[in-house]
Amino acid sequence: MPLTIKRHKRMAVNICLSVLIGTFPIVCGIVTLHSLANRTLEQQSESATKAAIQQFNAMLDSAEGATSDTYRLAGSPCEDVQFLLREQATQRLFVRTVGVTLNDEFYCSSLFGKFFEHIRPTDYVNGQLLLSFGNVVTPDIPVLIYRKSENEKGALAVIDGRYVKNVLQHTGKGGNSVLIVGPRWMSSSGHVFTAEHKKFPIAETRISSKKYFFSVASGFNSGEVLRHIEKNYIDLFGVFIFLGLSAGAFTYWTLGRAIPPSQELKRALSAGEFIPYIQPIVSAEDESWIGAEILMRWNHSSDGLVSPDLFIPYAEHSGLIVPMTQSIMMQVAKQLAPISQKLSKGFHIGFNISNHHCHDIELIHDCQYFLNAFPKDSITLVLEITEREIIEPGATTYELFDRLNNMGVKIALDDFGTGHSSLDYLRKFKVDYLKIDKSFVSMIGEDSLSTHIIESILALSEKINLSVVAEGIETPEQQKYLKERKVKYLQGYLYSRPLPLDIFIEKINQASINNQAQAQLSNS
Ligand SMILES: Nc1nc2c(ncn2[C@@H]2O[C@H](COP(=O)(O)O[C@H]3[C@@H](O)[C@H](n4cnc5c(=O)[nH]c(N)nc54)O[C@@H]3COP(=O)(O)O)[C@@H](O)[C@H]2O)c(=O)[nH]1
Repeated sequence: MPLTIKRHKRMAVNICLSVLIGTFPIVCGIVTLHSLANRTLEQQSESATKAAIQQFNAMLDSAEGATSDTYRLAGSPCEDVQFLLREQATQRLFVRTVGVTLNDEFYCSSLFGKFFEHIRPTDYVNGQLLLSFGNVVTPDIPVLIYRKSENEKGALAVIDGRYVKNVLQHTGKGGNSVLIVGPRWMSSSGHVFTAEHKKFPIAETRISSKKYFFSVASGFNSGEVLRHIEKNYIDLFGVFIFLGLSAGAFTYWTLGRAIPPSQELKRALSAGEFIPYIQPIVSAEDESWIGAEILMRWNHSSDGLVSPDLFIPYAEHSGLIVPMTQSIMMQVAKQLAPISQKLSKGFHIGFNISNHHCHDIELIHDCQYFLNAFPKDSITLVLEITEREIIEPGATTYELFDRLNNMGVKIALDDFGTGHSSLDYLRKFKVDYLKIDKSFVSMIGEDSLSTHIIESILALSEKINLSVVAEGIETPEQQKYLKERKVKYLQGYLYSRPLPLDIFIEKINQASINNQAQAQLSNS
């Protein structure tokens, strides 16, 4: 339904909504893939840590075995135990050197035989494990030393750091793992550091061995989540993009589809968007407000105030004009009844009634409801029938107009002279007023044909004793012309534009206050 010029605004709203809805699956996709990638990396990091712990435990089991078998030999001369130490170093997996200590003096090694080095048990975590930067044999290659002692006797088993490095490299699964022994830690590059190991930024898992005094930490560097998504879920991401684009396009298409006019009118009716405006009709004598015409407006939720020319034809076509008019009549009754005593006696309130309504006996009840809302005889209800739609009168129509007449409801023939059926109407129904169409009034002084038509309407109305209302008066010249020809009732922008009901009521209240003040002044 072509409503107003606010199409650009609506299109912008449609685009924004479509983009918003289209973005939703993409954002959901990113969040889902992000948490999926995080979860996978966490699992990888956990399994890498567990695998490393298992392997380090196995290495230290081997070292533990070597020291258990040899520490009792401590105190015996080196020549006597050297062979046994070598046997252990050769047979035990991962163990490179085995040695014995007495009173913390390392005096015999499988590699050198007689040897001398002082041992500080406090260097060992819990007196058991030391991650060393290197030793005499390989000063550049870190070693992991296991120590076993009982009283003054002790044994040491040295594990080559290259085994440790290997484990860290192979269990890492694309991430990083480190071995932490007390205050030192070894990276997968095989270097030993003394500073505290910083947490991995992504998916860090840190587990301590239940058998020995070390822990392993694994995790990933920053950016790994995105790299993981790019590597593993790029197809899935494509699916989310596709869903987003489809949702956006579908939304745009759905919003852009024209809603059937009747559906839109029904929605507006139940939302109470049809509201009455009111245009005063003045007496030619003193220009006082002796009546008013009710004009419907659509207070559209997004388009603002819509002119009736844009929706009345659809409303008439769909038959919805009847409930719409009923709604307007109820609103006017509700708002004007409380101030009826401030209106001039018998104030005329005119409603435009369409063809549909003239075939519906319901109109009687609508008018009765309206009249009942006001004190008896305080107002005059006028139904304006337009020539735009031709009324084909049937039995119901005649009965309807008879009953309306008996109820005191007046009939005005609107847009008189513009259609072909005006005279026909005059013959068939009891008409009370003729309304000269504004198209003739606007031509006063400019077009001789229009003024001839006005003269003819006035002559006719005089003959058949009908009151005339001239509408569309905009200039003092038009007013003067009509007053000179004894037109009794005048309507047009010259007096007032159609007003919202509350403004009209405000003006009536103000006029009533002014009148009272005037009366008091003249009494005093
Ligand atoms: N069936 C129904 N029809 C209705 C209802 N409410 C309005 N209408 C019809 O819609 C047409 C347009 O109405 P609107 O835009 O409200 O225009 C009215 C006046 O605003 C306008 N007018 C009044 N004075 C002047 C003026 O000095 N100059 C000027 N250019 N226009 C003026 O005229 C319209 C009143 O026309 P009419 O009803 O013929 O007296 C219009 O055809 C309405 O009838 C409704 O509730 N039901």
